[in-house]
Amino acid sequence: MSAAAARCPLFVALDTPDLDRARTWAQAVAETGCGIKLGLEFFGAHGAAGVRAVTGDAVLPVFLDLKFHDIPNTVAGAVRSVTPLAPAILNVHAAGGTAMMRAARDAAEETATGLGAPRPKVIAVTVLTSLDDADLAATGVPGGATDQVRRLAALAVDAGLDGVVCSAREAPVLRADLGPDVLLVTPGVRPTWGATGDQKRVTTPAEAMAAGASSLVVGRPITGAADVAAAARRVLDELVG
Ligand SMILES: O=c1ccn([C@@H]2O[C@H](COP(=O)(O)O)[C@@H](O)[C@H]2O)c(=O)[nH]1
Repeated sequence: MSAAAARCPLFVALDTPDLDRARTWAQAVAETGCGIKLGLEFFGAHGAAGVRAVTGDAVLPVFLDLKFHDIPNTVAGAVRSVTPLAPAILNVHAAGGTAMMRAARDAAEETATGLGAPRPKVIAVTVLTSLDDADLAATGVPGGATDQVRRLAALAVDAGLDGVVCSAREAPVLRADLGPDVLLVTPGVRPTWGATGDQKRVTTPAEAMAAGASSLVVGRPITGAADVAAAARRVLDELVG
């Protein structure tokens, strides 16, 4: 069975302010059976209507990557506002703290229940994959990325979240800490033919899968290709090293 025929572990990041381009990319991704990730660039330009326009009637798993980071009341309200968009996954920043993460999860649960819909998985960003140990130290966090990711991931799970966003470099230690069921969603994935760009804690697709990632996020290496569906399939073909 091909990777795409099983549950596809890939979310393609559609980072563009252009609605038509996002729709074209989403159609290409839909051909592969994988999911899409819509983030701040797209949502800032088109909001909830844009999410609906891109997904249409397609059964396309959506990771809504808005990285909410505010006080609990505000984050709960934001989660209530986006849960009707039926994302498979939405996220907050773990650095917002336990009460905020609990508020996010409760808001997703209550809103989805009220709609008679499945609850979106709620996960927490630990340490952005664009940061390395030196960047963290400059923000006043000593001890390096792995320690900080472990600390924040444990908080997220204690708060009742479904998982975290991390680099696949931290996946083995998080699997050991938190077990097999926690979702580990990993951006910072680069096939050998993709430019690293601003990502610092990077793995290849095969390394991410072998490390225990649940889902991989890949953007520019796929959306920068002339044939987006072919590039997504190329990444899928590389999941097994
Ligand atoms: O730690 C994080 C959290 C989120 N992202 C997002 O993932 C994609 C990665 O895109 P690439 O083009 O493959 O670099 C992007 O939308 C980020 O906002 C992340 O990279 N790291």
